[in-house]
Amino acid sequence: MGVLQLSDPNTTDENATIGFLQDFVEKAGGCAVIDGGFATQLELHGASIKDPLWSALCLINNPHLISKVHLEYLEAGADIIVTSSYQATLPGFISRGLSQQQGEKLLEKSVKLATDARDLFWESLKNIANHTYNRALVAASVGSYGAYLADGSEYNGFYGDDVDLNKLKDFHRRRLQVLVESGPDLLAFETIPNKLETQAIVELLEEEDVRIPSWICFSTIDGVNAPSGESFADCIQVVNTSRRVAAVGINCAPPQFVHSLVQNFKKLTAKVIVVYPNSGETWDGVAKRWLPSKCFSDDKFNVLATRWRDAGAGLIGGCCRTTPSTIRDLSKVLKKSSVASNGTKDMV
Ligand SMILES: C[S+](C)CC[C@H](N)C(=O)O
Ligand SMILES: N[C@@H](CCS)C(=O)O
Ligand SMILES: [Zn+2]
Repeated sequence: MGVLQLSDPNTTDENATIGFLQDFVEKAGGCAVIDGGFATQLELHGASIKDPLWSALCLINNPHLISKVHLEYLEAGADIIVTSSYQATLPGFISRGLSQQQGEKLLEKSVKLATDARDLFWESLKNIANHTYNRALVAASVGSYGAYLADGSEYNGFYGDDVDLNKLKDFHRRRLQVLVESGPDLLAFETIPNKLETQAIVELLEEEDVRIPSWICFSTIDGVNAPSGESFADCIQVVNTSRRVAAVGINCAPPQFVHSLVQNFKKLTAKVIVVYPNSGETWDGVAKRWLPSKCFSDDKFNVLATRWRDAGAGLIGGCCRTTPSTIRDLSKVLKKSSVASNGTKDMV
């Protein structure tokens, strides 16, 4: 087994910042595996998250469950784990009576729980000969403004007439600073539903001189456009202007939309394509529950995933209601075929 050597993600050279993720994907055999649904896995372990803070409530009440879920996904073969900060925001915590300082500590904690789990898992593999795991990266989750609103608007993109570019930048700024200072390898912007928020993120990464690579993932309801109705061509044009965004794609949309979106995104950008759809169930933002619809078995999910990889996706995982079992199978399928295609087993 060779030693994984990647470009330095904290470099001052923006090309190398993007190169770090590209190297990682390449050394994973052309496609790296992201973890699966985080909040929904916390729920499977008994966490009660029907709350405006959703999974971020566990940062206060059940941090041990967060570590447990990270470890489950690492054992399942995830090359990248995503932190529990999707709906962890300073205004969200403050509205629950916490101070700014306590809120910032919780954001730091979300990164530390993930990096500690990654380091613990990696250490535990030291004496295991010929294992095929890679040392995982930690991506700090930055949920959309709509996620914070907790009204399902990350799936419709309508933030109201009073929300402009500066308001969105102000909303994201301090959380972004705290997360970056906490030492993740990447930033994962998730379920972005419109062009305005994309613009806010791209400007903020520049203004804050963020030196770790980011991915930006959109949600979609019709499988064609962003939830706001704006075209992905328009949204990705904004992403393409950024030297700090290494990957762009889709998360938390149904699996059946993903193949044509990967094909479309490949035409729109040279960045890495990242996809991690949900199980195919639909979120009822008012009742705060998942409605059964076209739910995919792990087998079906994996058949589709090889098509996404073959269409050019470089990062593939699962979102809500996918589980460690989905990721275990995904990892086997994607890594098995990468052995066949490039002759190397892993990048450890
Ligand atoms: C990705 S959705 C299922 C997350 C939860 C939503 N923001 C809510 O709070 O209702
Ligand atoms: N990373 C988040 C995304 C929710 S859409 C989670 O898996 O809970
Ligand atoms: Zn999701």
